[in-house]
Amino acid sequence: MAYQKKELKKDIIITIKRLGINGEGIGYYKKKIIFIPGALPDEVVVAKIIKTHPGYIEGELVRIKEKSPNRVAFPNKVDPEIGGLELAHLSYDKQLEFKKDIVLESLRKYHPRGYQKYKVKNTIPAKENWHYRAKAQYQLEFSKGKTKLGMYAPNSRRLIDLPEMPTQSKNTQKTERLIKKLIDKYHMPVANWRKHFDGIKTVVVREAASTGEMQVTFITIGKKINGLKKLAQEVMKLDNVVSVFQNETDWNNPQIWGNKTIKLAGKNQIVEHILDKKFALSPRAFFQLNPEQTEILYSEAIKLLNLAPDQVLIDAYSGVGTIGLIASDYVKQVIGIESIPEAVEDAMHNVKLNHVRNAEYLQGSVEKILPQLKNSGVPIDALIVDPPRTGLAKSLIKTIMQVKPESFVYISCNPSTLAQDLVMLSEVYDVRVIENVDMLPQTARCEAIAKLVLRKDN
Ligand SMILES: C[S@@+](CC[C@H](N)C(=O)[O-])C[C@H]1O[C@@H](n2cnc3c(N)ncnc32)[C@H](O)[C@@H]1O
Repeated sequence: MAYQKKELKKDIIITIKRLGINGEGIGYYKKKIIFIPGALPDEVVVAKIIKTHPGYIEGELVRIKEKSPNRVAFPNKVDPEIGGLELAHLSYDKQLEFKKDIVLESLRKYHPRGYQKYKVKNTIPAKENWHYRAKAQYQLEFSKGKTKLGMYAPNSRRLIDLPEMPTQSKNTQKTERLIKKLIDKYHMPVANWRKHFDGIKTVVVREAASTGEMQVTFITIGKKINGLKKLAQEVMKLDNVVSVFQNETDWNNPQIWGNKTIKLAGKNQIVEHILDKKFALSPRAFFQLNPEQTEILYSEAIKLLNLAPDQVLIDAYSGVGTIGLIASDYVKQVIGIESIPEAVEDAMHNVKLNHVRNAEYLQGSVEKILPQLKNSGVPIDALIVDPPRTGLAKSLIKTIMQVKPESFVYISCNPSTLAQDLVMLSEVYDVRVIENVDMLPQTARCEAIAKLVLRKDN
């Protein structure tokens, strides 16, 4: 049923039943599901209809009539519309429950074989709930005589300037603000998508928490940006900045990062320590945002793999080689597979940095390389997959089901794709346990580790 225009404007009263996958409150209006960001279960709220879709309604919270006892104060000095704080108004113990429930909900939705028997554990809490993010990736805008450096409001082109960001590490946040001042001081060209001006589009600051080293990357539209080298020299004078890069992109690229990265000043990489290993990181290489929780995530995953000294371990989606290098102490050989060439270079550098003798890293897609390894007779005894949010390709799942590695662990940052992938995998594997680690407090993001064991009938 199409809603009348006046119905879009009028206030409606909704009782919130539960939280959705993105942390929004969910209720019902005239039997149709309505999503209301900022509302909590058991609250009665006044909301407005923003947009109607065939299967659901988007609502906006106007006022809370009956408040949940689990509601906590949203951090002040921050625009409530900012992304990355979707659960900041919910008490931390309830955030942890939510993250477990999201996994259970995804399992119920896609119902892989035997899912009722999976042991889904309570979410392991983060030691620090605030100021944990080791990388800030802020967008830059210059309009009406003012520079803004921050994040876009979700699904919008409204850039929110971020003088404060309570989940961001204090050093990365401070460095972003100092860089903003330098951009103003040197009248740097700022990219403008409305007028298609070339210039700086994004400022990325990444910190290695253990060494304090910081790497700054200016993502630019266009190659020649007047004054960028001079700016890089000034940025190098900021506390702890040891490496400055430019990454080049163009207006046609929908991704934040472009393919070309050029060093402007300082070191090629910064070095982070996780457990007893060191990891050199170049700008484009993936690295977990919360270094303290990363130690827990990797320790738990390696424990669940239950490795043996005669095994060959495949570290699929290996990034800079983190999990495989930490696990290399427990197996005969590690083979990592990763698509981004710079990350593979970092991984090979990290092999040497850690004096590891039994690990190698291959560049390419897991979908292509795993079957090649299988066909060339490499014994795939143990497998860890840590894919992006999209999960595993069907062709890869088929290969895994043919190879049947004895030890198999799946790390997932998206419970929905995890549950979908388990539908196929559960034809061959039972899921013994799913552990959740809270990597990103105050957000709705979950990180789950599933341990799979070969079914007896295989
Ligand atoms: C979630 S990250 C995990 C990285 C690493 N395991 C870690 O913990 O730091 C996923 C990684 O997979 C890589 N990747 C994405 N799709 C891929 C594919 N089809 N084949 C190989 N690597 C891929 C990304 O570049 C990224 O480094």
